[in-house]
Amino acid sequence: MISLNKDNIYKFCVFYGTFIDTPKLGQVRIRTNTSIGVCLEGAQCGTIQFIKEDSENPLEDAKEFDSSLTENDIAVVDYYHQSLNSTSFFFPGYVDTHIHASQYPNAGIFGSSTLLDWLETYTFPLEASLNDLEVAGVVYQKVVQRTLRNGTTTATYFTTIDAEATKLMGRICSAAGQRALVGKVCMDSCSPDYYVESTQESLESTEDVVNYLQEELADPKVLPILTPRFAPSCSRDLMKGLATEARSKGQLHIQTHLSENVNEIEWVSSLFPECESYADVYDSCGLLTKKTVLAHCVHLTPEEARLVQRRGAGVSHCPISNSSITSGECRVRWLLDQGIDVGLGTDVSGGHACSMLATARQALLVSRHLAMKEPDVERKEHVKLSVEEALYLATMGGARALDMESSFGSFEVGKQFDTQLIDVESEGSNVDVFPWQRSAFVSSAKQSVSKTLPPPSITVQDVLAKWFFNGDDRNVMKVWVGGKLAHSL
Ligand SMILES: Nc1nc2[nH]cnc2c(=O)[nH]1
Ligand SMILES: [Zn+2]
Repeated sequence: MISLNKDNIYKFCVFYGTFIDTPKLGQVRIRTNTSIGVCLEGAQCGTIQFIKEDSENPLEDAKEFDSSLTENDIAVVDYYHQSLNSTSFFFPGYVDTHIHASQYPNAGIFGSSTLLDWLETYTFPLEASLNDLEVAGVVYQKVVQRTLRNGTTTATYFTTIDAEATKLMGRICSAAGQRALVGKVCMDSCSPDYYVESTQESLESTEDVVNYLQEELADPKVLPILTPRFAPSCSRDLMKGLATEARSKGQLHIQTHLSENVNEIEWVSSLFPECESYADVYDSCGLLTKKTVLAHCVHLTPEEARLVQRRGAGVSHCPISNSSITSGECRVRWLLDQGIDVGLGTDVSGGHACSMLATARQALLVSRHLAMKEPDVERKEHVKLSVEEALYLATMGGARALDMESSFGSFEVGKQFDTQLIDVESEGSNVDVFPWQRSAFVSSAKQSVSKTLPPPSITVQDVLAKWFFNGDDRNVMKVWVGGKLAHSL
């Protein structure tokens, strides 16, 4: 599939095959026999330079794009000829907008708890134990590998309150080649004695981690994100201090939880009686910005939704978590209709799966549950998310929620090549595609000569839907982040 020169060093790579992406909500774009050229050196390293549809010769496309390139400079990754006979395609890498790397050992362990007792019983003891760097290293390595093999090219991580373990997480993401926002958790209030910091410790260790990631690790793929855990864990001084830190560094990303569970919301209103709402607690501290991503937002009031929209903050919808710890059903269509950017989060280990495909499936199903409860017949249809929309949320929606849509989320010139190669019929695949169904996927040229096959009876969108509902990591053949291979089956 890959043509190699003798030293295996290239200036440029051309990827050739079928490219599918969801650049807009509800739109699926399918580009067959297409070549995408990616620069592999210098300031443009990892960036898509050209996209040529109806390409016949990807090598020639690259030479035409830059006549100074010789054949030895150019790698060709050719899945066009394979895709003629199978259902393989390039798809943008997933953007997981909310995952607690430190909680991965608890994935699946939540019993019948709900948020507040779940935190006390399962979560805080585990997170506290990751101040042992050896333990943290084992857990963080595993979660990065697991998310990569599930096709996640960008992940927005919570770690723990421990600064050194958080730096280690930054190094692990960098070495694995995953794009990541890495956040040291901040908590100075209402927390167990064994897992709490003073306001000053929290601010200082946050600054220490930010400086380390920006100046020492200095990997443009691994960024800091300021992480006040949620309002009950944070004093006003801490939240205000973090907002100041974010602004002083040219507006860093910020992540937190908002309006996940009804008992949590009541608790917040008793802790901050001077605020109009839970969202107002964050806003009054300066934490709601275009670079803020708010996990859950299940029970937002209309006023809170308007505030989130006005500030341009993004929402991370975490449907597996919301169902597992019975937090509620996030009204995603309602948020989208108001112009709020929504992405998806696995929220491990409130959510039990590292898989964004599984998370997208659950987002679709939760929307159907909301539809079943919707009395207005027209709105009933409207609140349902389609396969294409759920895939959008898992890719472009996440990029937009992070205010990073100019860098990734779809295939466009100027964006990073953050990509999965999906083979619906990989060895051991859980998706059974029958021969007449496969014929829907091959190019029209190939179809016209395949006289022995019955006429295609399903569309490419149908094949996508089969993969969406039945696929898993066995279909993720390869993952590239910024044009660099980060996972291969
Ligand atoms: N789902 C979830 N919600 C939270 N709210 C505060 N901390 C957490 C957490 O770790 N997970
Ligand atoms: Zn969370």
